[in-house]
Amino acid sequence: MSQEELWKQTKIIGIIGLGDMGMMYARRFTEAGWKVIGCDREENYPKLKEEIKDFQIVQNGHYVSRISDYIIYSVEAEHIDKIVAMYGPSTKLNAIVGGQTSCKYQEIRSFERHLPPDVEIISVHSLHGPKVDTTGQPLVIIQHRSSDESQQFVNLLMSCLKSKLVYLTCEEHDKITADTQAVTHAAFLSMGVAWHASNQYPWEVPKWIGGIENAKINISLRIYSNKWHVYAGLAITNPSAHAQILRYATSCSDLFTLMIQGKDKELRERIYTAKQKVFGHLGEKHQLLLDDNILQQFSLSKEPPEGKQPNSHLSLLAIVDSWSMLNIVPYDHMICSTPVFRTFLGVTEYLFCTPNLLDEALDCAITNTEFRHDDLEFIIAARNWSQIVSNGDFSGYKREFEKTQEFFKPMLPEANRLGNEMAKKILERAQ
Ligand SMILES: NC(=O)C1=CN([C@@H]2O[C@H](COP(=O)(O)OP(=O)(O)OC[C@H]3O[C@@H](n4cnc5c(N)ncnc54)[C@H](OP(=O)(O)O)[C@@H]3O)[C@@H](O)[C@H]2O)C=CC1
Ligand SMILES: O=C(O)C(=O)Cc1ccc(O)cc1
Repeated sequence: MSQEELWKQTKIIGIIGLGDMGMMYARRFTEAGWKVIGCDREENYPKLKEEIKDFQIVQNGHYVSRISDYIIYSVEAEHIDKIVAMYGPSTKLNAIVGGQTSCKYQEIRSFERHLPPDVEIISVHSLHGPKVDTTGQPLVIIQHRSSDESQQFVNLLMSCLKSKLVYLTCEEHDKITADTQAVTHAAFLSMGVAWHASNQYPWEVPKWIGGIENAKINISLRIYSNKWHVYAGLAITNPSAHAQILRYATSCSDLFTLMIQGKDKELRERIYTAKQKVFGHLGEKHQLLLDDNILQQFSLSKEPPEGKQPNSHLSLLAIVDSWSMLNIVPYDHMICSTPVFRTFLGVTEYLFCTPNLLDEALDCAITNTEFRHDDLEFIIAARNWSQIVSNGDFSGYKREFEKTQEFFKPMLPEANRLGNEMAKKILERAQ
């Protein structure tokens, strides 16, 4: 019997938290022939027991912990400490424990604090949502406290997802994902709030028609179609994210100030310096992640595009400015890229590296006042998200997120569908 078959017969995989991600893992492991046992909150037990027939459901995390050889906590980041404190002491002797929360600082601290010393720690993080095809997507593995044999076991278990395994420390993971996730979400969340604040559905307004606008709209709505706690948790619990989101908000207001002061020369110098730092290393043969064809295909607008209008693209100028200020080269972060991040980098690269586009945006930023109101709302939103995150304000995050989510509700399913198709195309390019 092979090692794999032996492990499949003798090891039990436990999942605590059968929400979107936990359920996806439980199903995939079961389909691959592993024995899985799972639970959600105790009040959900009768319903889950009734619904789930392909793997075992138990009342709570104590029952999962005491018989499982590898336990994955797939719960809200905000509550991880409380939940590990509750079930951690019940962990089977010499078992391995990991988590799926999007920031590892808090999660690993909770494991260290509440797990018995014999228990090993190997954590995971799938860098995509629950409805995305796992094939080829990055899956971070953090071997924090374990033997190499346990690591081999986790590798084998995870191999059924066909993701791209990336091995990082907890600190490396959080530093990179602060950029690829937290700042990226702050930008798209701010776009949504700005459209809401000026009461416009962007796909209905001629000035938002055009390729780059399609990508911005689809991604922003895709984020608003998810659960608020996913984004709140990964930004608020990650200390690196606070400084990076603040830098982004500051870049937005610095650049806008140069625009309204008419400081053309300073604005161009600052942006071209940032361009050199972020994109300067790309050779002639570099193929852009996005092109006109991809960008035009994915529109929520029912009207055919009638030529694009120039836009200051403040949200994209500001991300390159903040990457430059923080000495971040985003291509180095591709190892931890999510579909949303790849799209953000894709549209930014398109703006900065397509001949003439950047100059058109800068001309518009200085001379055209049509976008000033939108840009102002965008800056207010970016600052507000930064403040909410720095204050660790989960309830403020929920309130702001759900207000804008409600505004976009009718269009979320269609935007999600288009966003998924677009993400698939971009992943093919990135690979
Ligand atoms: N969704 C995504 O795109 C991704 C999410 N993640 C991370 O994975 C984790 C799970 O996310 P996701 O599945 O989307 O979120 P969900 O809200 O869908 O799932 C979390 C589940 O945990 C349950 N839960 C809460 N407390 C307990 C408890 N004491 N015992 C057992 N179960 C409990 C929740 O129940 P209830 O709802 O009743 O509170 C819920 O069903 C989060 O930390 C998230 O940040 C990582 C990658 C991608
Ligand atoms: O692609 C994104 O950024 C998403 O929105 C999905 C997501 C959310 C949380 C994660 O920890 C990983 C992926």
